[in-house]
Amino acid sequence: MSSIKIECVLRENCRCGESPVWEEAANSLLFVDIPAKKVCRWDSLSKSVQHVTVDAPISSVALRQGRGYVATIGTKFCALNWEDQSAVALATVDKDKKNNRFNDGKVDPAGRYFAGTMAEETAPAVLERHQGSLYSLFPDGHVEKYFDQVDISNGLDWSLDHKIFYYIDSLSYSVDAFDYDLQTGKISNRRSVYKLEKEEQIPDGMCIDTEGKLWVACYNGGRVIRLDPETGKRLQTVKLPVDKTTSCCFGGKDYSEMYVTCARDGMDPESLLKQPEAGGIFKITGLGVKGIPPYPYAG
Ligand SMILES: O=C(O)[C@H](O)[C@@H](O)[C@H](O)[C@H](O)CO
Ligand SMILES: [Zn+2]
Repeated sequence: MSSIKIECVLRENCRCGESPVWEEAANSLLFVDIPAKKVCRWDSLSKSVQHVTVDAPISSVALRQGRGYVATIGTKFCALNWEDQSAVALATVDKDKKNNRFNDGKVDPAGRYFAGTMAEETAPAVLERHQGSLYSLFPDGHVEKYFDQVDISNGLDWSLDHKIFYYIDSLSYSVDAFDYDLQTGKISNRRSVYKLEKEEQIPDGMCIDTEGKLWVACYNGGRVIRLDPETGKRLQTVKLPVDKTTSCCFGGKDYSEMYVTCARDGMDPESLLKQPEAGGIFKITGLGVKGIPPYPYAG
């Protein structure tokens, strides 16, 4: 057994940290603080952090082939230029839903940027239901819509053979799978591969490891869990010293470290005293399993 170590590497006090993405070329971790309208880049070597502030909630960030980044800001897919701190809209969704915003997003193995929407929350997990949809931005700049009726569009990733798309609508308390056609970007045959147990609370962000197992951050559950999507069994639970764990990704040397984001919003003063690292960035080492590099948006 490897020995697991959990460390808060950055006390960022994020209101809602999300969308951790490892940028290998810069030895850095990208992540967002959604309500703070902020995207951050933490340099793992110098331990310094840079921020870019945008004009609406920023819910995910991803690498872009060639230059810069892409991000979901408000209801827009945007190109993000770090140097001049500009965000340029590439496409807008949910134009008829003024209270909606994007939530989690990730790029597929063919370079399409997938992201879903949700109604804005009045408190964590309190919102008008069934308002969200799942979309993707293709490399040619057009947007496709997959389905609607989503509560809180969250974790997403693809199987190692690219034939399955995994997806979480948080308030379904389920991790779902679809057949995936990488050529066309089409999904079909939705089914559940894991139902969360009560103490695991709300499934949020997700990533896959090199063994094809899924890691899911459990909001209010203070943990990440490792699931076998083939058997539907939970293989491992790793608890963190904060309750509102929101998302996870692999990074660091050979993608052998796991980075976990979390939130402060919705915590009372007493819990904040008990969990002073809430809103920080956590690094987990010694898991004995690795992840895969993130795919860049190909447009
Ligand atoms: O980060 C997200 O995915 C949402 O934007 C958050 O608000 C919380 O995670 C959600 O409330 C818990 O389900
Ligand atoms: Zn999330």
